[in-house]
Amino acid sequence: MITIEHLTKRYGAQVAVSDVSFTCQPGTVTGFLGPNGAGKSTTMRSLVGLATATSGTATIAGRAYQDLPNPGRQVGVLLDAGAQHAGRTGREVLTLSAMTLGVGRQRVDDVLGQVGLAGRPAGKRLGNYSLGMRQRLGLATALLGDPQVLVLDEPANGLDPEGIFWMRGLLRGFADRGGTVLLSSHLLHEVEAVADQLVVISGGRIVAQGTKSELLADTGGTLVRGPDRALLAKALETAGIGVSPGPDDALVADAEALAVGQAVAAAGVVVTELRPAGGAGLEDLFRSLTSSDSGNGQQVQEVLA
Ligand SMILES: Nc1ncnc2c1ncn2[C@@H]1O[C@H](COP(=O)(O)OP(=O)(O)OP(=O)(O)O)[C@@H](O)[C@H]1O
Repeated sequence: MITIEHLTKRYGAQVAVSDVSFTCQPGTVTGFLGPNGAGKSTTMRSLVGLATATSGTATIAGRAYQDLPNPGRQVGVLLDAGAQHAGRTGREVLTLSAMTLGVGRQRVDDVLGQVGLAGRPAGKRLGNYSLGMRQRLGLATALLGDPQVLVLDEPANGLDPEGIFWMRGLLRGFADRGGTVLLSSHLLHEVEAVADQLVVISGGRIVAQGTKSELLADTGGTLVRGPDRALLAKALETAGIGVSPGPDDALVADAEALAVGQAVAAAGVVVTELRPAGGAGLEDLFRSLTSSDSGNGQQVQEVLA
């Protein structure tokens, strides 16, 4: 489990992260979202002992990273996939890491296979790796110690669509086996597809957090459409459900889909479409929370709480 409590990090007068608190539970993937400079990397670097918190704490299984015995066996970290020696091969990088961690050579082959770098790619020098291959190697390094926790900063950066799909499966499988994943990404659709929990940060402050279903819950009523719009409206109003005009001759009913379905069924009215009216998804949520005129982050969080 990852626990961030009232974490603040200042660089001189620059406040990178301000009073950030959230937890990541075993068995879940947490998507950590925010615009450039929001404080994602600083939070993750504080969590793995690469930045010293000005105040507050960031712990893994109740301990600071540097206090964990052999932390690489407990936490897999991918912060900057480019930060490797260009003259080494992928296999050499992993073999050196395996020696440092005290894991067997077999594990090197295991993770090379797991990330799709087995065979010839493993023998190539990193200078000849594509960005996507470097990301795969970074993931292999993170997985090497068979950790229970993964902290990944932009792991999908540079992966092609097939690679992104593959990574989604890898992270989902890791969490489903009881692992804890904290994942930052700019790829909102990707995060939406894989994360159970979302934490949105902007200007160093958390502006929203919760399960994906909580944050993306549709509060915009139910869109309903049928061949006889007037009859449909009457059926809903008779059932005490308010209606307003929707797009393209549809109606937006001020009730959940189940209540709308029950009302039209009771009235014997034909419908051709019935679905949540909003469904704007993560992109709209992200924009509304992180745009510079979104106002006070605390207020936004309270609205969503
Ligand atoms: N070593 C540092 N010295 C001074 N300021 C820093 C340092 N590291 C980060 N910052 C500042 O802290 C703020 C948060 O940066 P951070 O890298 O954590 O954001 P981020 O959300 O990871 O951004 P990105 O999506 O661009 O990677 C930024 O304003 C950044 O300029």
